Amino acid sequence: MRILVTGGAGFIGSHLVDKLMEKEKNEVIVADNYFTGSKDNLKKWIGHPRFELIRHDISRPLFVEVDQIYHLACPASPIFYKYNSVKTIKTNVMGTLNMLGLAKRLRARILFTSTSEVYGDPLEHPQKETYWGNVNPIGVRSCYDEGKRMAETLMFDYYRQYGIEIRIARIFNTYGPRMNIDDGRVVSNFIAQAIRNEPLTVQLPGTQTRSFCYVSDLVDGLTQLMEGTDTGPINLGNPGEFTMNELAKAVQELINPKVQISEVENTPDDPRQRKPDITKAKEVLGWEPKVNLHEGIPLMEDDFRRRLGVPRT
Ligand SMILES: NC(=O)c1ccc[n+]([C@@H]2O[C@H](COP(=O)([O-])OP(=O)(O)OC[C@H]3O[C@@H](n4cnc5c(N)ncnc54)[C@H](O)[C@@H]3O)[C@@H](O)[C@H]2O)c1
Ligand SMILES: O=c1ccn([C@@H]2O[C@H](COP(=O)(O)OP(=O)(O)O[C@H]3OC[C@@H](O)[C@H](O)[C@H]3O)[C@@H](O)[C@H]2O)c(=O)[nH]1
Repeated sequence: MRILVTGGAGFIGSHLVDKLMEKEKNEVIVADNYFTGSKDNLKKWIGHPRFELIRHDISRPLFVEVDQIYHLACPASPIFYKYNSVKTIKTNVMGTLNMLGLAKRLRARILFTSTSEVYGDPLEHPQKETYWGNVNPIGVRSCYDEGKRMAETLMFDYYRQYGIEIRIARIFNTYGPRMNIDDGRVVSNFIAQAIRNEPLTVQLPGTQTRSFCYVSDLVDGLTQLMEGTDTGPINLGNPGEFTMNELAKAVQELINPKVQISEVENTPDDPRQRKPDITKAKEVLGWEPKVNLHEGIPLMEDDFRRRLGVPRT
């Protein structure tokens, strides 16, 4: 099986590559433009005979011969996806069209990593796959959430019109080793701040919630979805729901009891609540997460301490 992973130099992509490379019969090709990813995340595979790394921007066509495509390429942190919003749209729309074109030519199965952000600021809680969402189409997050919604539409149109084998995962907030230290997402921010003994920046009101999934659980869900028979969309996430105040307290308790917590301004359109209903993933894939937040944070702390050069005292 030859497998293409777009965005494979990023956080989730590199963990997925590790899992795919474990199988002796797999060959893996990564296409990435290194916008938020890094070769460092893949250094153990560079030079391996079953592995190939291509610098490529997926908003342009790609010609390779593969059996399966995991299509992850897209900046995921709000800071980075807003930084060049037009580019984010091109990555989601033109990039997904290019990958679907490739899948069509090769009759390859393609899995797209969509997001819980397609539910916007949800009025239904927890969110089921049948919920159509509450999204601002002209807001500063739209390049990402509307971009992902359009990409889902493209996936289903290629499925209906050309019979392409599609899989769609709606991923909820995922965390773990290899997140960029200055990625801007909340778990990586709080862990880096706690290690550096800088105040944890809780964005107001602090009562907004998220549900955090450890990366190894998520990657298991992605491969199970790819190998299963259901097109999705399927929610992949951990239903354990926390306010940002609770998350800050957990990081304080687990990493640095002396660290301060400060309240800072939020950004527009921040969803107020988010929690996956994973009934479908349980029924269809037999998947559910195993690692809870209190187990996952210390695993991520080890990696951050190593990269920041601050050992435990
Ligand atoms: N981590 C999460 O919580 C989360 C939640 C929902 C969905 N997702 C989705 O999962 C995927 C991976 O997320 P992540 O957290 O690993 O993010 P990440 O930013 O670490 O990885 C994204 C990768 O895509 C690459 N990339 C971006 N634009 C590209 C382009 N035009 N051409 C080629 N490569 C490009 C980046 O360089 C990076 O390596 C994304 O599609 C994201 O939207 C992630
Ligand atoms: O330092 C911070 C950063 C963020 N936050 C808050 O933490 C919450 C989560 O913010 P993040 O930036 O980590 O992520 P978001 O949930 O907003 O978006 C994420 O959703 C799912 C994926 O598609 C993406 O990984 C990302 O877009 C927000 O309410 C935000 O206001 C803080 O309180 N402090």
